[in-house]
Amino acid sequence: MDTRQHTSGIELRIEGVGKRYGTRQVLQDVNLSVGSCRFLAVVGRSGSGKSTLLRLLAGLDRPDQGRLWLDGRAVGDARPDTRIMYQDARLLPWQTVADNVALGLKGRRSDIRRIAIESLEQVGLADRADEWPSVLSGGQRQRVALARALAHRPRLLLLDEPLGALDALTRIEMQQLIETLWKDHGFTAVLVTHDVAEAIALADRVILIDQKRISFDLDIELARPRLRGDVAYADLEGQVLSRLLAREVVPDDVQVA
Ligand SMILES: Nc1ncnc2c1ncn2[C@@H]1O[C@H](COP(=O)(O)OP(=O)(O)OP(=O)(O)O)[C@@H](O)[C@H]1O
Repeated sequence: MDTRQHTSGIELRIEGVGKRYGTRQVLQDVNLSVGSCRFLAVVGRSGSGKSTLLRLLAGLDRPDQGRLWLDGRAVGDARPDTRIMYQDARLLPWQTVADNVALGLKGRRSDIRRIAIESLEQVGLADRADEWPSVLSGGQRQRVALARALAHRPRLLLLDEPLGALDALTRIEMQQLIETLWKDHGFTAVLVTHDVAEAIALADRVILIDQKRISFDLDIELARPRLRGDVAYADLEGQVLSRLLAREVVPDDVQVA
């Protein structure tokens, strides 16, 4: 199996989705369609429900209202072609880097090892395959987490603030790596981020979640690779930021109406 082979991304559809935790309504009447191989970024204030939306897409949580479909199939249990990546790499410290990447893969040992090494090559860490996660830097651990996702040839990659803990330079390098892998592999990507510049750098569409709903939806039609100093880039960043900052935070923002 060639891990670099171009797969086709999953198509997402969300209709009338609502989610509450206890008496707290977090999402309400969320509607969204995302085409195959698109890159969607989700921004919003802290606590606005971005991770909740990602968990619903991953099948890790159920909506209280509405439905979600992946390629026309209702989201059920977690699917092998959907991978999720978090702010912390969540590597098993007692397994080597290669064994962490190979986790959950089935088949002959030699094939699994080959897939793990190929995936590590794609993130530039094949030479660290037999080391322990503890000797890697934070950025390198996130690369291993990416390799672990790639090893499963995902058709949908859900990224929950995966670069949030990295320094500014490593963060930009990781953004470039994610963009390259997205182009090479052809998966659909959904990125939750606090960083509007990051959303504009990577996504071809940015949505803003506010007051339980999608309050702003912007197509990003900039050529790639994108130049951060560019006037068009700054203009799009300004549009999203002004929407994000437009409203005062109300303490009981997310209580049930
Ligand atoms: N398992 C849970 N039980 C109870 N409340 C929850 C649970 N998960 C999330 N919430 C609440 O739902 C709201 C939205 O949380 P969520 O993590 O989706 O927000 P977010 O936009 O991703 O926030 P942040 O940007 O700070 O990570 C918050 O008020 C949070 O406290």
